[in-house]
Amino acid sequence: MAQIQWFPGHMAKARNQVQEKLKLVDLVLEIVDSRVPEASRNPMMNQIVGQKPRIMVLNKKDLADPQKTAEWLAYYRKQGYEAIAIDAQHARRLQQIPQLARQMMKAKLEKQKSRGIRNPGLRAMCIGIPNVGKSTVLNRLVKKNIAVTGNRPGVTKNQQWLTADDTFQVLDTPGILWPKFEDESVGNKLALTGAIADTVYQADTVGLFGLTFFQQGYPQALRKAYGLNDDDMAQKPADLMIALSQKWGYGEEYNRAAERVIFDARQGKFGPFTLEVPGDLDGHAE
Ligand SMILES: Nc1nc2c(ncn2[C@@H]2O[C@H](COP(=O)(O)OP(=O)(O)OP(=O)(O)O)[C@@H](O)[C@H]2O)c(=O)[nH]1
Repeated sequence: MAQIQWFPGHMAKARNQVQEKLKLVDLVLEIVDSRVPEASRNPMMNQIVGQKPRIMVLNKKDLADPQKTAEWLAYYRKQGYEAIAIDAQHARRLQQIPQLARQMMKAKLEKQKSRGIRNPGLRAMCIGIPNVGKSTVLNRLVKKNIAVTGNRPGVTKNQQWLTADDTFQVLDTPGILWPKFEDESVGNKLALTGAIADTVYQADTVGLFGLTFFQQGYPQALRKAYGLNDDDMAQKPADLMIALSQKWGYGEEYNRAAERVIFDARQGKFGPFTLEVPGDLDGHAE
């Protein structure tokens, strides 16, 4: 996981790098984590990408609640994006992405054809915050690591392209942008899913956030994972954390119990989960 500390200078540099590369591509694959699709988006994505066609790629769908993933896909489509949910880790080839891109960019491809271009093609780049799976998507998208040097006029020399198929290429390096830090709940969500470095959050806060979330949102999963009874489940989250700490032999080192909850959530001990739904965004439009 990238351990980037995002100071304003780094953000400006990241933005410039992405915008430079955007000039080379026809479309953007915006990679997000299906468990936290909004919290794992860069806050300035719309300004940075502008009008460039975009596919929302909800990655890590194997870790997310399928019903909520379906809600998110519907939400993004309603916003006018193409959207797809994938599990890049376990899928060998992600052919749906080039197929979707071709459907979406049909007019452009036809225009190329009518201009006499024999092999009309599309070029894309992956963009996202650290740890959403950009590199995994890239690697699963392409056949082998065949790097092709950019040979379009005006294209940066030595720009490497990876070939997904005859008509679809991806830039070999993903664009990395910073996550949202605007409110505590976003920070907690990103920390719980592992998108931000362990050094920049308080485990006790994030662990309690997680325990509260699972107690309310996925009570059966929590009950089963930790062998809890009705009385345990009726406790306030902070009291439950204390009880768990004692049960696990950590005594008053509640911190360790909190760390264990975070670890278990990331490992999938509570099953697939999604920390936010489109309804949470009401009144928070970009
Ligand atoms: N379960 C699951 N894990 C995934 C999936 N895609 C990626 N991962 C895992 O998520 C972690 C981050 O993946 P990367 O591809 O390195 O993410 P990245 O966005 O390139 O990360 P940075 O290099 O930090 O910017 C790795 O441990 C991957 O194995 C997925 O679809 N499902």
